[in-house]
Amino acid sequence: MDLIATDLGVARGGVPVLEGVGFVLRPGRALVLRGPNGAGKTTLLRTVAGLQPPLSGRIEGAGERVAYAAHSDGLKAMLTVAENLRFWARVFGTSGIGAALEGFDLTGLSDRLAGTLSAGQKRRLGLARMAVTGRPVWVLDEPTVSLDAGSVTLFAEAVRRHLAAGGSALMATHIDLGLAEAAVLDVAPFRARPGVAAEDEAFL
Ligand SMILES: Nc1ncnc2c1ncn2[C@@H]1O[C@H](COP(=O)(O)OP(=O)(O)OP(=O)(O)O)[C@@H](O)[C@H]1O
Repeated sequence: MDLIATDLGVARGGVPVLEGVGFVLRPGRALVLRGPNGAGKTTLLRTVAGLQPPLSGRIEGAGERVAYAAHSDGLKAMLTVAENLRFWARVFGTSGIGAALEGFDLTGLSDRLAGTLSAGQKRRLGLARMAVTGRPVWVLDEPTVSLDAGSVTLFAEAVRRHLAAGGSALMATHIDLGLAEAAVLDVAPFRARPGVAAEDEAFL
């Protein structure tokens, strides 16, 4: 099933940020949002993830199919790495955390309290959570923040495995993940372009 955004408008704090956004994300494909700070990438991702309603337009193929990872990792500090993953597996009705631990190089840290992890290790755990959700559409906001080069490679490999298994990924990132198969959507706030009528804008 495709994830389809049609003529989408999104707002933050009651202020319109983007409009006329359209894309089709097919199974097995990744789409990277690019754009300057404040362009509206996070707002667009939050809308696709269902955390806020669109101002206008339509999103199809999202809802329960989406697993969302934002800036804050949302980890439980007083649970171990393995307990965190088991918790999320239960929430999403899946089982088996071994592949997620291994895929993000967390096996050696599985008994550590999440609250004692370094920033990059926490980020790896937050991303490993995506792998236990069993959901086909990963929506990721700046997934590589705090990650070292080796961890960025692990992450790119995890995304590649997810795509190969028929999943898809929509993500905002400022760095090149080396995912040749990813398409890029340039995001520009319409307010930043005075003189151009909003209805003439195309964001694809
Ligand atoms: N809670 C908020 N209340 C009001 N305005 C907000 C809020 N959060 C963000 N904004 C504004 O909404 C606009 C879009 O922000 P958004 O976070 O979507 O941009 P972004 O493209 O993800 O930026 P970055 O690359 O810096 O993460 C910006 O002008 C920002 O200042």
